[in-house]
Amino acid sequence: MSVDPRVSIHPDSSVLMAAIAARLITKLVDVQDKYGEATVVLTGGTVGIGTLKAVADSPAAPAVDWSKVNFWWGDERFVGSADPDRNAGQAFDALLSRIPVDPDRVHIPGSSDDFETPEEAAEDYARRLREAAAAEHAADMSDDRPEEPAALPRLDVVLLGVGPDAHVASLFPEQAGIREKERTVVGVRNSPKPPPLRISLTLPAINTAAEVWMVVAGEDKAGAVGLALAGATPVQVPAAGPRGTSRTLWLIDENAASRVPQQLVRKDATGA
Ligand SMILES: O=C(O)[C@H](O)[C@@H](O)[C@H](O)[C@H](O)COP(=O)(O)O
Repeated sequence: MSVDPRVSIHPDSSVLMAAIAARLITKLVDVQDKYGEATVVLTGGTVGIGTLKAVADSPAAPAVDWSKVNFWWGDERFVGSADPDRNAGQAFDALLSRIPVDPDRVHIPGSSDDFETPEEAAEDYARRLREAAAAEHAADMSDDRPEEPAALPRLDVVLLGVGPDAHVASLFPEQAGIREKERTVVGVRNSPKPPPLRISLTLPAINTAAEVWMVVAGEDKAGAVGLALAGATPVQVPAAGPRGTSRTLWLIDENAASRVPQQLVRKDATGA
């Protein structure tokens, strides 16, 4: 299946976040129809968190069986669990505290309350991903079940914000995280954006997802978005790296779109 990125441009960030929320609700309902459950990987940032708030505010939110959604995070700040910098805390405030989630399906990366180092928290997160994959494998009764379980469960949608420096998750330009080829999760020690200690999924992990949605608003992202879509190399421009196995969608606002190569811009309103 084609994994060429598709770009859908929205007039401003509030329309963008409402549109991503609508897509996400529809996607989760569709995936639940097919598999009985759905798995989403969340992102922090204004667009990521604003989208979650838009999901909670949507009259269509109850169409999703939230008790059968598995939540993971693409990255997390390695600070105390109650620190306002935590992506998970922000996601709870915006959405997870407002819907009937199953706590056993909410997989928050470890904090500095529980681990000495981001590397230990990263290892723990990788172990939990492996366990989820093993449980999924054991429950798979299909004829095409692979012999061995994978390192990651099926990821239906990965949401990723993009920084002005083109970072995604906590994979920053030229740093070790974006160069990682083997591990699914890494500890990050020198994030140029505070806080410096973080945990992040790697590109090989992100790129197992069926769908990757890059969610971006603001003029300060236009350069990063343009370079990523023009085919820059991920080590320099991490946002160029993520690819879903069936779809890569760039859901962006007009301010972030000024340097998008014209041939990639869809002319219809939805980009669906
Ligand atoms: O961990 C972080 O530092 C942020 O979560 C970051 O990765 C964010 O997702 C992007 O910078 C996009 O942020 P905006 O959506 O606010 O532009």
